[in-house]
Amino acid sequence: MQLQLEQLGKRFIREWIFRRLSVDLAPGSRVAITGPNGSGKSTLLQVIAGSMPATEGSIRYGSVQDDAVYRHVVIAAPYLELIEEFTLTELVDFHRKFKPLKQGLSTPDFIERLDLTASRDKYIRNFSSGMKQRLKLGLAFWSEARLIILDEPTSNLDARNTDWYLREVQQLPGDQIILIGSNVPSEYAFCSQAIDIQQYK
Ligand SMILES: Nc1ncnc2c1ncn2[C@@H]1O[C@H](COP(=O)(O)OP(=O)(O)OP(=O)(O)O)[C@@H](O)[C@H]1O
Repeated sequence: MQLQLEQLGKRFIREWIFRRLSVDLAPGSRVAITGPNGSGKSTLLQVIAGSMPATEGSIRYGSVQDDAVYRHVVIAAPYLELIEEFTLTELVDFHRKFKPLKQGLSTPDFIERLDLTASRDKYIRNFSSGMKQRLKLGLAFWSEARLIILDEPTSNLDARNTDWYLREVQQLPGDQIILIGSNVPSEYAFCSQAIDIQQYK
């Protein structure tokens, strides 16, 4: 999928968070979205994910129609809540109704890959913050999607899980676009492109 942002802008009340952002990303692009705290990285990622409207400009997702974007885009971010009332198995089953997993992975196989089999019947509300983050990243890595958006991917992860993230993210198929919102250089060191949000004020 080709991702084209054209003259994209987002304003909250009277404050422009970014403006005149135009970029054309080919399939396989690995792009870091950088900038200090409060500069607008998460806002841009949510606009691209379709969960927040742009104020001006347009986004094209290749040949994907606007009403089908949600099936081709997956986002993992600390501020997006998992459904706490579900067990892990129920949550993965629910997720698969909207976004199939890669290679037809079954729910138990997905949970096994995440090394969470012992917690398959545990309620999400009882997961630790690191377990929740690992689950969000797993859903992003192993869902059928053409665009993967990861905001602050290693938040709440310990050293072992950070290594796991770095291994998995670099093994993602070459035709997926990956966008990483971060101000931790090690999270996006493998990216070949960067968008510095401060250039678009
Ligand atoms: N719903 C909203 N209404 C008003 N202002 C908002 C809203 N959401 C975000 N903002 C403002 O937009 C600006 C950018 O916030 P954003 O969360 O996108 O920054 P960020 O670069 O991701 O920051 P951080 O690195 O701290 O996560 C901030 O000034 C924030 O207060």
